[in-house]
Amino acid sequence: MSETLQTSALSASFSVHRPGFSLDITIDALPGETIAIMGPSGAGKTTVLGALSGLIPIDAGRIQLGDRVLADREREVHVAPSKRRVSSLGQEGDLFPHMTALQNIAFAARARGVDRETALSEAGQWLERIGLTALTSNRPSELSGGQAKRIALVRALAARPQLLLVDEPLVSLDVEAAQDMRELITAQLQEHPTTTVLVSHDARDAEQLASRLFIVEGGEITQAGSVSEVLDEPATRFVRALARSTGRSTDHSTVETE
Ligand SMILES: Nc1ncnc2c1ncn2[C@@H]1O[C@H](COP(=O)(O)OP(=O)(O)OP(=O)(O)O)[C@@H](O)[C@H]1O
Repeated sequence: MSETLQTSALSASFSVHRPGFSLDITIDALPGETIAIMGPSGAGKTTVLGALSGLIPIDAGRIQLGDRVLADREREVHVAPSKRRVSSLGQEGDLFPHMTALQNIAFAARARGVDRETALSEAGQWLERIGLTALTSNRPSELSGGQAKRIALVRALAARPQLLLVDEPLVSLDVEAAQDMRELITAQLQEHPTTTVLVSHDARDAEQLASRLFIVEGGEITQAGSVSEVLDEPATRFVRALARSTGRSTDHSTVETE
């Protein structure tokens, strides 16, 4: 099922205002690139994903995916979430509880407009590719957390989105299952290049999955660059802590007082 690159560049510069909170950011991704967004709790990461998916309207600015304008406040453009060709992979996986694993994946393929038989056959191939054919008829309640996340990932890709949004995909997985999932995401995105925006609290996700890292603090980008540039030259306290969590020494940039 290898196919030509159908994914698109992302270019987004927008604001969202709420009482007591303002988000004002500019991010971009090349076609097929994975960028990571990290920041402290409440910084605005989920709000960024909501604006890209269309669930949260923007108050100013513009979001463009390839040659399509998804949102432009000045021109009053707001493309509905279902029309954006944006797929989301959330913390819970969000599989439909009443559908089997196969039906869940086929549903996403159907949303592209293919017929039922083609969708079911594609879904079977996806399950084979991730080694979960034995779970074809299982409903989400009959899957482990890790299995459900693997199926949710291929379901998101089966829609062949032009943009994939991934929110904390590894939360609640043990260390080994998290590493398996990172490897699966890497392999699937290599085979099906898809522009991806990843939000995570774990710097290992950015290091292993993304090429660039955007740090959001208090609704603003405080640092951006290649993942290693950002982690090697932390500009804020938050990024210093993040760099330390990856085993980097950040002593040279702080004055130690005892
Ligand atoms: N539906 C909402 N209504 C009002 N305020 C909200 C809503 N959702 C989030 N907020 C506020 O907007 C700000 C940004 O929240 P957001 O969820 O984007 O942060 P986050 O970086 O994703 O945080 P976390 O890492 O804890 O998930 C926070 O101050 C939050 O309290």
